[in-house]
Amino acid sequence: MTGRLNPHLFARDLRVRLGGPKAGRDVLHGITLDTSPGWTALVGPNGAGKSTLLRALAGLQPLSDGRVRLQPHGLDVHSAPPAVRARHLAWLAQQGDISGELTAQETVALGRIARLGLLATPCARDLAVTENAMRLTGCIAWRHRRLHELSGGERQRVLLARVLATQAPLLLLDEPTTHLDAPHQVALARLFRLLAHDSDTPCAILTVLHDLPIALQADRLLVMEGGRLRADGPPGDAAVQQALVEVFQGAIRLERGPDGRPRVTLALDG
Ligand SMILES: Nc1ncnc2c1ncn2[C@@H]1O[C@H](COP(=O)(O)OP(=O)(O)OP(=O)(O)O)[C@@H](O)[C@H]1O
Repeated sequence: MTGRLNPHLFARDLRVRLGGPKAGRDVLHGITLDTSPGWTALVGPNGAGKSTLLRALAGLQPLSDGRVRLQPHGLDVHSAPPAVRARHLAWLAQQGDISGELTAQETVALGRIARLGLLATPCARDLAVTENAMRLTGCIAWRHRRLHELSGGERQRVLLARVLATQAPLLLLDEPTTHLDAPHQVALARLFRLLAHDSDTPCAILTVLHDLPIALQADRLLVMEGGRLRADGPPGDAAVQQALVEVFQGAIRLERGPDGRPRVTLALDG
């Protein structure tokens, strides 16, 4: 597909309160954020609100206040019909949300259906897109196996392929490296760079990540803590690095790698 518009999300003053009217607590405290082309990693400690923010950006988390608009159309993602939303953005859930009875290939094909609608008849091009998504995430070999027969990492790669099969220009991925071994984490970081920069139709990718070595490969880091954005900028930015060390309470150390990018280690001897 050529000439694809590159949509951005413009989120303004997002507030989310969870847990009911009496025992409720504020989880997002007024976040304002624009997505950008390239690969952005959203990081922060457990409970910071990363998944809630990602769901809010995807239009899947009801807001107490604020608004998320998809530009250049100005579409409000919370009121957009799911099929319209699916043409613009795809979301990978932190917990897989697919029946284990489907085969890997059927699961990936669901990504096409999300884009085309239930009544569409898949054509040769849809099959080619499905095949390519499985190739990119390395899951061709088990295409005919059911999800419940796969390991956690294999299943994760199938779910990622389903997201790629949508060909949405904006990918919102919640912990895509979960269950992946080191070679597949590295492969995924390369794939994100490829999709964001070196493809004919680049995607904007926003990933929630706990893997800081992978997150530091992104173009932009969003550091969250306590339902607020603490820092936003490239990984080499001094304010971003200071926020990282602070929100992870000194449990990490950052140093400059030979390529000039920051490198992270756990402060195990501290
Ligand atoms: N249904 C709920 N009711 C009340 N509080 C909730 C509910 N769901 C989540 N929370 C709280 O909202 C906060 C943010 O949760 P969220 O899952 O967005 O954090 P996170 O940064 O993605 O965490 P993690 O890194 O552990 O996945 C947490 O403190 C969590 O306990």
